[in-house]
Amino acid sequence: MQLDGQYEKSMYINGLWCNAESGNQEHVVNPASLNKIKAFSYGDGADAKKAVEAAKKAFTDWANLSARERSKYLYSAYTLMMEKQEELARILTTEQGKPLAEARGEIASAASYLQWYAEEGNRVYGEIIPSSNKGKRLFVVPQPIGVVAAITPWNFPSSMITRKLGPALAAGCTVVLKPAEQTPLSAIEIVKIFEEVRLPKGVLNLVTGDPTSIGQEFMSNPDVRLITFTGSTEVGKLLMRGSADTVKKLSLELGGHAPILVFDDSDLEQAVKMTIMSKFRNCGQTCICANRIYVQHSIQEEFTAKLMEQLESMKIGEGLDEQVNIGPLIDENALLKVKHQYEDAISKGASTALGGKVYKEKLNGYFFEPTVLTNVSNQMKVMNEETFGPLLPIQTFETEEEVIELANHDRYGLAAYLFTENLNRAIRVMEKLEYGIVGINDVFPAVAEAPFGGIKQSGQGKEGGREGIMEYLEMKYVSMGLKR
Ligand SMILES: NC(=O)c1ccc[n+]([C@@H]2O[C@H](COP(=O)([O-])OP(=O)(O)OC[C@H]3O[C@@H](n4cnc5c(N)ncnc54)[C@H](O)[C@@H]3O)[C@@H](O)[C@H]2O)c1
Ligand SMILES: O=C[C@H](O)CS(=O)(=O)O
Repeated sequence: MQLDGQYEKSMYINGLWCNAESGNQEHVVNPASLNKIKAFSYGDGADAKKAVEAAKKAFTDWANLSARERSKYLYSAYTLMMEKQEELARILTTEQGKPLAEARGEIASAASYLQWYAEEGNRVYGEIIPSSNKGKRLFVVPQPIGVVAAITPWNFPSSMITRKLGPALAAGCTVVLKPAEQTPLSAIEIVKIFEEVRLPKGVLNLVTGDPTSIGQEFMSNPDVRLITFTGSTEVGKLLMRGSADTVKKLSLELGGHAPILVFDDSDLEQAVKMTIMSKFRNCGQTCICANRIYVQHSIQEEFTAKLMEQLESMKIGEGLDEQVNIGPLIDENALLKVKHQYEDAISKGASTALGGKVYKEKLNGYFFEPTVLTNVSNQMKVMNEETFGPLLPIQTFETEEEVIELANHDRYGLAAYLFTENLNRAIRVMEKLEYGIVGINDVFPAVAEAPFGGIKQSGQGKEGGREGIMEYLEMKYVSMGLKR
């Protein structure tokens, strides 16, 4: 698909679209066809510094608006985003690869964060504290933290942005956004929407380009008070280390390795259907998708047979084809990582129940067949390292205690899922799973009204819900002495 519109001036600083100071450009590549789509400005730390200055200059006036006044911009942006849903979905699929139906869903999800925080910003309450000293009055005043640097990934190039912009702008913060270099077009379209609803200049700024250089500016610039990051655990750790000198607040949504636990008292049809939806959504490139499937021994054969039957009908291809269920991986590195994890598992004794090959029939993009592995063991990389691709290892277990131990990961703690129709088991197992998010007979937990986030090396902080706006606020404590 050839896209209309110009994206070369892809940076938006102080209300103006501009090129990189260096004049450098890169191209967005369609991962399904390997065609170059659009050129965009490839900026660096110098551009990021200008953007932070603009955000700082705009902060006082934006913070001094009432929450009600700020919410009007968010609500208008939500409305416009939904009006443009089809156009935005096609741009998203063209640069990221996911099937169009998933892209439409992502745009609706992205808009919902603007809608929800347009409302939630009006419910940021302070607190009166009953003083132990009758000569004092104690209270807490929530205030926006200041300039926020937001860094977002390519796998959800629209919703990962608004999951930050919604609460940040509602709270009264100003933002400098750096999207993933693989998917800048969706970010540009979101900023164009805020320009169209006449967000005051400097409140939202966009820098596209070299992540290391831009990141270095974010970490070292004392005017950046918070870095909100969604991406790999490795980069999250780098940002933590680099932010120490300016003691920045950090909100980190990092990697995951979700287990699915299927008990013999589950609704098997539902468990099979949701396992497929979780694993193969976005070609397995989601932070909360199933990475490991544990099936109780007595139902393993029936589960696997039903799974294979349903997988046979999945169609691989370019996401703009409405019949396609599985698109490409984002780039060659992602494809090679999946291939390597598959080969490692086979070398350590796994069996291939389905797939296992780079998909090259008539397609020259980054495609890998939906693949199911059985006879897997804990020594395999696929059972320990985030896959981020269409590779599904199935392992059996006998007892509840055994599978809880298997499910809890020594590093990751983002999402875990269990399928059972037994209420007591559901609560018992949920309480013992060391994850920030647990799905019981559900694998789609991400909604604007709920706090999404991981523990351990899957991150810190929440996005969505009441907790999601707290990330962008400082709670000022006031102790007031009264004269007699
Ligand atoms: N927890 C969540 O909500 C969530 C959501 C989506 C993706 N993720 C995770 O993100 C990863 C996949 O996304 P990805 O490949 O884009 O991750 P990534 O960490 O490679 O990149 C994420 C963002 O960080 C930027 N970046 C890379 N190096 C940087 C540096 N040195 N300084 C500053 N910024 C830098 C990238 O340009 C991109 O914008 C997976 O691990 C996935 O689990 C987590
Ligand atoms: O990839 C991570 C996203 O958070 C997945 S979801 O959009 O939250 O389901």
